[in-house]
Order: sequence, then structure tokens, then C-alpha cells
Amino acid sequence: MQKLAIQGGNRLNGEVRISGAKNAALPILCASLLTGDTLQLGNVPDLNDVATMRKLLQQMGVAITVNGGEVSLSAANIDKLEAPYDMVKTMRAAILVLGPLVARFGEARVSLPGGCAIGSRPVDLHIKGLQAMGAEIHIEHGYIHAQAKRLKGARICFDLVSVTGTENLMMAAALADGVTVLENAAREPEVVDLANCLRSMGAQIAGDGSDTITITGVDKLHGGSHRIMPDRIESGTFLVAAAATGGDIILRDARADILDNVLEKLQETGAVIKTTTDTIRLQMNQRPKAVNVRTAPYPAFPTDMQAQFMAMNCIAEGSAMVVETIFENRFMHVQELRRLGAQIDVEGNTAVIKGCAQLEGATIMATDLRASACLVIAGLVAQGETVVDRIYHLDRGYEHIEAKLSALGAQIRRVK
Ligand SMILES: CC(=O)N[C@H]1[C@@H](OP(=O)(O)OP(=O)(O)OC[C@H]2O[C@@H](n3ccc(=O)[nH]c3=O)[C@H](O)[C@@H]2O)O[C@H](CO)[C@@H](O)[C@@H]1O
Ligand SMILES: C=C(OP(=O)(O)O)C(=O)O
Repeated sequence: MQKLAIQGGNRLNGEVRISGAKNAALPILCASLLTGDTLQLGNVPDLNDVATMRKLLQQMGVAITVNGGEVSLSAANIDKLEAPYDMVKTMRAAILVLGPLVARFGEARVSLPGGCAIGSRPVDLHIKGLQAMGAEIHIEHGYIHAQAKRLKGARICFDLVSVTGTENLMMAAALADGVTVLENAAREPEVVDLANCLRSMGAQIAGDGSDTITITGVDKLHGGSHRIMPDRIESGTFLVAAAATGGDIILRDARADILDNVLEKLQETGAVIKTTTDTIRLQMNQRPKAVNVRTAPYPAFPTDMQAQFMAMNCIAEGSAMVVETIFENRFMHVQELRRLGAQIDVEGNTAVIKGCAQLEGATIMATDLRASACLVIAGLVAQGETVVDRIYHLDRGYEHIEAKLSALGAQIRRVK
């Protein structure tokens, strides 16, 4: 199993290009199932999750060509309407084929995702939404079996804000008969990116980016082209790594307008931030001040940045409280940070971190994607060597992370 070995103590300095967003690329790849014509995508990140999604779509019959970040997909000849367990268990976003398959082919069989390291993560809202649109759904042998001659537009109010739930139903509604209104919908920028791609394919969608999305179904979608938005979580991760190490970095091809809350929190730590339309510069000339964070749906502080801020708080001046309101078990990184000497108390969904002057390197284990990023940041500031084990989690969602960090001056290498 591959590991990352990090020699801590170097400030990050220089420029780094931000990749296309994993959480936008995954639903948008699934949108290719909605048409028999070609969907042409740009800025698709080179990630394990993207490769898994391509494999899943290819197994269904989607013809895919890849040329760097340019990916073209044609779902003209689909012969299998199924997402099997072995795919869904490695990548939960496989659930995103459900809406498009039922909408275009009238049928789908998708393995129920199990729980994962960060929580139980049910998909009941996806299922209820499709039922409200007229799909017959049976759960048998661990699979969701959905059928509908043609989905019908409906008014659906989500009990909870769900990002992939909103995306699945938005794609389903694009080919439904009539108007669908999604209320309490997710406002995440990745939902807007998917809506932009669907519009390029002829979908009629309004209100994305707000909590009420209206989709007027059409009989057919055509091919389209779309460039995947920059990854705001990768952006945030590099910014926190720079702030924690007292660095000075510039993110290229990044978007500050979708990182408001994260940038405000970084300013609270004492970082100086300057932005242009596609760059973000962070300079940190002091030990970071501890900052409280409370995760919540967009535009509030993202749960996918919680672990990285926890790492920075471990070496910050003062104490901070981190409250996780989205996932019930997203503190798996705490026990690993403690192995580096961090002082963290956890009670329920709240962690209290007392900043200490120095962490000390040790061997630690990644448990999920953002926990891995948190442990890498901790390794960058710890004294001596930190070895992060089980980095396959990291490869799901960060493109060439050790190459990017090395180019910024970190001492980091991949070892077997
Ligand atoms: C591929 C992708 O885009 N993943 C992101 C997406 O995950 P994902 O879309 O899976 O997360 P959701 O927004 O659906 O989950 C939010 C909360 O709702 C609950 N829930 C969700 C659906 C459902 O049917 N029933 C239910 O109870 C979940 O367990 C969780 O507690 O949004 C999360 C929250 O911003 C991010 O951490 C993930 O990176
Ligand atoms: C939780 C995440 O992803 P996923 O929903 O794909 O597990 C993430 O990107 O942090």
C-alpha cells in the first residue's frame, strides 16, 4: 500500500494550478447518459474517482475518449442499466447514474451505497424524489430497482439539503414530462456547474444556485460542451496548507467567489488574501490564530474543509471549537492528529482544539479523503518525519498532490 513521507518544517511558496472539481466532474460525467449525442468536457481532473466513474459508464456502453483533461462521451449504445456493488462501494457518487438512467431508459438497477467512514449516508431522498416523479422503486438484494415509462414533473421539498440528491433529481427532471420544482435544494456551486452543462445540452433549468430550482422537462437532450469548474475544496486545502506553514502562495485557475466563507476564516487566522477573477494569493507572516468553524450547507462553511482547518488549529495560537453538523462521524482524523501531539477533546459533534507550539512527526493513517488532506497538512508543520498511510483515499480527490506540494517547496514523497 502506498504512503506519503513528509519532512515537516518547510514554508509553502510559489504558484499552483487548481484542477477541475471532483464534485462537479462526477455528476457531469453521468449527465452524458441523458443523450445519444456526444458530450464534450474540458478541465476534467485526473483522479481515481473520475477513472472509476469512466469505468462504470463504459461498462454500461458509454463510448469515452480521453485526451488529458478533454473527455468526450457518447451514450448512443447503452446495453446495461446497472451500477454494480463493487463500483458503488468504492465511489458513492455512482448513485448519480440513477436519475439519468430512469429518465432516458425507463429503468435502472443501482447498488445501495453502504455507510462509509464519515457517516451512514443514506439515499432515501433520492429515492423519494424519483417516487414523487412516478418511478416504481423496489429495494431487492441490496439494489435499488427503479422503473418508470416516463417520469412526470413534480414538486419536491427535500427534508435535508442534499447535494447529490439535488443533482440526481435535476438530471431526472430534465427529461421528465412537465415541470419539476425542487425546494430546499442544495445551492452548492457544483449544482450550478451541472445545471450549466445540462443547459448546454438543451435542458430548461432556472433557479440553480438558490434553494428553489425549476426544471421544465424536454423530450430529448442533445450533445453539449462544458468546462468543469475549478475545485474549491482543493483550493481551500492548498490555502490552509500555506497558512499553517507560514507560506506565500498563489492559486491559478481558482475562483474566490465560491470560497467566501473559507477565505473569511483564513483572514481571521491572520492571513492576508488578495484575489483576482482567477487567482487567489495567501500570505501568512505570523503563527495562525485559532478559528472556530461550524459546517453547514453552502454558502456556509463546507464540511469538506473541516478536517483541514482542524489541522491548522492544532498548531494555532489559542483554542478553537469545530462543530460538524453534516456528517455524524467526520472526526476520524482526531485520533491520528493526537498521535502527532495535538490537544483535541471531542464531545458529540464538537471538537475543542487547544493550539500547541509544535506537532511531532509519527506514522499516521488516513481514514477518508479530507482526513487524508488534514494529515498531510499536519505532516507539513510537524517536526521531523510524518508517514501518512492508506493514501488511496487522497488519490480519489486530489490530482498529483505530492507533485503540486513539492513544487511549492514541501518535502514530500510517495513510498511503497
Ligand atoms: C460527490 C459529492 O458531491 N460529494 C459531496 C456531497 O455528498 P452527498 O451528496 O453524498 O452529501 P449530501 O449533501 O447528500 O448529505 C448531506 C446530509 O444529508 C444526509 N442525507 C443525504 C441524502 C439522503 O438521501 N438522505 C440523507 O439523510 C446525509 O447523510 C448527510 O448527513 O455533499 C457533501 C456535503 O456537502 C460533501 O461532503 C461531499 O463531498
Ligand atoms: C466526502 C467527499 O466525497 P464523496 O461524497 O465522494 O465521498 C469529499 O469530497 O470530501
